[in-house]
Amino acid sequence: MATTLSEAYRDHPLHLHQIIPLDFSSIRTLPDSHAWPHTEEDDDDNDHGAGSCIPIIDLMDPNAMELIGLACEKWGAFQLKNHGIPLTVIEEVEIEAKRLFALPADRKLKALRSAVGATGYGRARISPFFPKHMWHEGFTIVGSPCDDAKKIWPNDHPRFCEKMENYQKQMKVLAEKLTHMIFKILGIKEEEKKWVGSTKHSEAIQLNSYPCCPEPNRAMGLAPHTDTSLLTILHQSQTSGLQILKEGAGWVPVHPHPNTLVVNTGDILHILSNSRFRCALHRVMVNSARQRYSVAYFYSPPLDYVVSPFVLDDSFLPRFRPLSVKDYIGVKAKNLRGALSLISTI
Ligand SMILES: C=C1C[C@]23C[C@H]1CC[C@H]2[C@@]12CCC[C@@](C)(C(=O)O1)[C@H]2[C@@H]3C(=O)O
Ligand SMILES: O=C(O)CCC(=O)C(=O)O
Ligand SMILES: [Fe+2]
Repeated sequence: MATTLSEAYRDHPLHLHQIIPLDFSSIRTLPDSHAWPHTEEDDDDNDHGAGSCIPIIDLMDPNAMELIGLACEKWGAFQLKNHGIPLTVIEEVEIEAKRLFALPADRKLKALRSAVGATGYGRARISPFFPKHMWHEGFTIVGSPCDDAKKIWPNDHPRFCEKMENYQKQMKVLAEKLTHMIFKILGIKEEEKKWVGSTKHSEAIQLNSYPCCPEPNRAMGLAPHTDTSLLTILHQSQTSGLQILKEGAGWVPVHPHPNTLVVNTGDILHILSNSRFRCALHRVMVNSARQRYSVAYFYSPPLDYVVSPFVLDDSFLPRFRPLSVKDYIGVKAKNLRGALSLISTI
């Protein structure tokens, strides 16, 4: 069997209490376990003016490549329209995600992620790094979603599997297209990108649900993090909540636009680009009126690929030491926010 991300996470087990989400359907007040302290940066009002919005890029624009390069340098993220993914494919995945999260807690717990597992239902993997719990539940897919779906719907799983597999296939094509463009911007040589477009990449899908919250201002949907991926393609339902931290501007909202996907660069691209491209720190806030859903597709090189800044000329000074994707996942599993500085050479 091919090595998948599941193998990389096997060596970093979690405790069950770090995996089981709250049964949000029975909660009317915010428990202390889910009440987060207020920080000063939360007071900044950043929901103003076009100057502090992440760029929207049309993939059909003749200048798309250049615009993507600028967005990755400045923000580590952009919104993408005319991305070529049929609307129905995205809508169907959102319907399936809603169908899954609407189930009673005991049904969802049938597919609970195991202590050593990467796939299934549970809290965000980054949970143990934070003192409070998030107002969130997730479902992670690595490889086929069918084994976990069967546990939840013994007879009725094929629909879920089919929609997720189709989405994964379509996202892979888009991720490859974006990776080719990005590597071109970075001036990467052909032999260094042989894995792109093969079956040797790593990928995962994360379905996220943020239930309505009785006290949204004291809760946290998804705590601040960067993605471990090369790049992440995100579909968000028509409910705001996602924010990106921008130096000097604080937390900037990424409001949903119809037919638009959010693309953000992850740690691996940050390393490969020798810090030229940012990896955007992002988080999700919740609200009391509407449940929020999102679907993230994570695209990365194969687990044994050695991540090392691309050498561009003789005077090049790499800012990170080389290590495999698998080893980087290991470093990050132990030190969430410190992983990049731990492999820094400066
Ligand atoms: C392939 C991946 C990428 C993972 C881990 C594994 C499966 C689930 C992904 C997420 C999804 C939610 C945020 C995050 C930070 C988390 O807690 O789980 C992500 C993490 C990462 O980007 O590191
Ligand atoms: O729900 C969102 O908008 C973001 C989800 C996210 O950051 C993730 O799954 O890594
Ligand atoms: Fe993320």
